[in-house]
Amino acid sequence: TGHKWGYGEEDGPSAWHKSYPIAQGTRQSPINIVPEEAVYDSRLPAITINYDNCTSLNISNNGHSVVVEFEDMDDRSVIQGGPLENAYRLKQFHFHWGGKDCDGSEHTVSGKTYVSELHLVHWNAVRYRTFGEAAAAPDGLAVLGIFMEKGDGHRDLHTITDALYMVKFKGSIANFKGFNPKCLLPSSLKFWTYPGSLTTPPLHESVTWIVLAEPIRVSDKQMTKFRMLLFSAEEEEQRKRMENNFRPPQPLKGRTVRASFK
Ligand SMILES: Clc1ccc(Cc2nnn[n-]2)cc1
Ligand SMILES: [Zn+2]
Repeated sequence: TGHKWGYGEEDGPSAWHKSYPIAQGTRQSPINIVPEEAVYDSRLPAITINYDNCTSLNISNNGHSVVVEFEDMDDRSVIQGGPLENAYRLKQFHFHWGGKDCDGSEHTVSGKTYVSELHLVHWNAVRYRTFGEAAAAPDGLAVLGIFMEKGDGHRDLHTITDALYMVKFKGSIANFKGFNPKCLLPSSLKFWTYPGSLTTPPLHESVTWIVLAEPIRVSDKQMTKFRMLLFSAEEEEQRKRMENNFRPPQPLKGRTVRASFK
């Protein structure tokens, strides 16, 4: 059972290295993406996302984010192509956001932050038997990052923000079947890709990041609902709003960011 960590003064990103020394590793995430410095790679195939018979199971508050989990016993929902050599199976998606609109995303683009960032976490079920095994392997995970910017409400995000009241407290979980995250994708699948890590402890350097260049829009009202979630459990007397659950950009340490577009 991992050491307690969070996003506060004492237990936040600047303290994580004490329990998780890999925090100062050579392929940590997130990063600041500088489009002009990204290397356009014309040989990068397009990303293919097959979420058709997608099977969401539940929505839960794990004390760090709100997570929608999927049944991943077969290759029903997979991502492949782009930098990936195998098909990677969708395990869960979750979000990172700010307390105000001035920040919230984990990756930044030339220093620009977005109000939130959606992460769809996939694992290499071709090479590894379990998610846990994959999460500790250098080519074990692929996370699709989608920026969320302020705008008019996103129709399908509605389904999620309308369910958030069910998982207000840390440790709460609710039925959330039949949600297909295909509806959350932007129209363009242009992407940047680079070798990185989980952005929370255990910070394993096991993630091939695929960050989409086109953001989706989220409304003020929808962001307000994310910010009504709590880091704290129902029985805790100190109620802490769940916000600013993002890690700031980490050093590139010589890595190359590739772009699928000019
Ligand atoms: Cl299983 C797991 C562990 C950590 C995170 C946090 C994260 N890592 N990269 N993006 N988010 C998500 C899923
Ligand atoms: Zn994440």
